[in-house]
Amino acid sequence: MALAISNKQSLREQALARRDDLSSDLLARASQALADGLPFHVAGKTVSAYHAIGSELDPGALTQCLERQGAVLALPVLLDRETMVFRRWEHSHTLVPVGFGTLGPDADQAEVLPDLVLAPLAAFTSAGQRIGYGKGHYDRCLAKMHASGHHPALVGVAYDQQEVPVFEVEPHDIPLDGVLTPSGLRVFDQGQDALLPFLR
Ligand SMILES: Nc1nc2c(c(=O)[nH]1)N(C=O)[C@@H](CNc1ccc(C(=O)N[C@@H](CCC(=O)O)C(=O)O)cc1)CN2
Ligand SMILES: Nc1ncnc2c1ncn2[C@@H]1O[C@H](COP(=O)(O)OP(=O)(O)OP(=O)(O)O)[C@@H](O)[C@H]1O
Repeated sequence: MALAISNKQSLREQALARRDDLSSDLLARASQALADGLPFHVAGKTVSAYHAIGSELDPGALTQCLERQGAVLALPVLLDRETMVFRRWEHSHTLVPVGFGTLGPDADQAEVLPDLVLAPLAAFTSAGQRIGYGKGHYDRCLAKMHASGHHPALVGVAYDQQEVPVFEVEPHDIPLDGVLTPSGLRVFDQGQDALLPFLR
């Protein structure tokens, strides 16, 4: 087990280093490519995204398109060091600091349960494993939703350069249904049913 965890940590570090090395020109083109490829059909659905930090792939152009399609958008906020929830958000809203260096909607905005979660990540694998920043925010939040009977579709958003080799799964790791990169949407075996309602 110790071996698996240190392996995960080194995969995280390697993928984040590769991400930080991408040029700002590539970052901007990748962000636009997500919107141009738009694989989702989300009218009337609640879709959570994220406000990009550092070298993360910026989903802003994509979420603009989703909002125009009629999606209800949401962003994550941290209520404490472990508890993440999603609040309603529109592009016209201003954002405030919501923990861990991220920006999100203020407490006046309603808490919502997304139907589709577009998740940032440090690394992903061809089996749909996701490595985040190592705080367990997404894993814990999704586990809580699952326990309450809500099962949103989970799609990672990443550069192709963030793919790493398959690693040993930990019991709390929640697999991705798909990953959206500038090359398009990859649907994993376990995600075919969950993603069907969102595919064009
Ligand atoms: N944009 C974004 N929003 C998000 C997340 C995320 O990964 N990205 N989260 C995911 O759970 C939650 C916030 N949790 C976080 C946990 C750790 C770090 C973190 O370690 N940040 C790095 C700096 C990253 C950078 O600037 O490249 C750090 O503090 O060293 C960030 C967010 C919810 N909102
Ligand atoms: N459902 C959960 N309940 C309690 N603790 C959890 C849960 N999920 C993850 N954790 C804890 O959070 C910490 C970080 O987990 P992990 O390394 O899997 O995060 P991660 O893959 O980087 O994902 P995330 O983006 O969710 O932070 C670990 O100590 C793990 O035990």
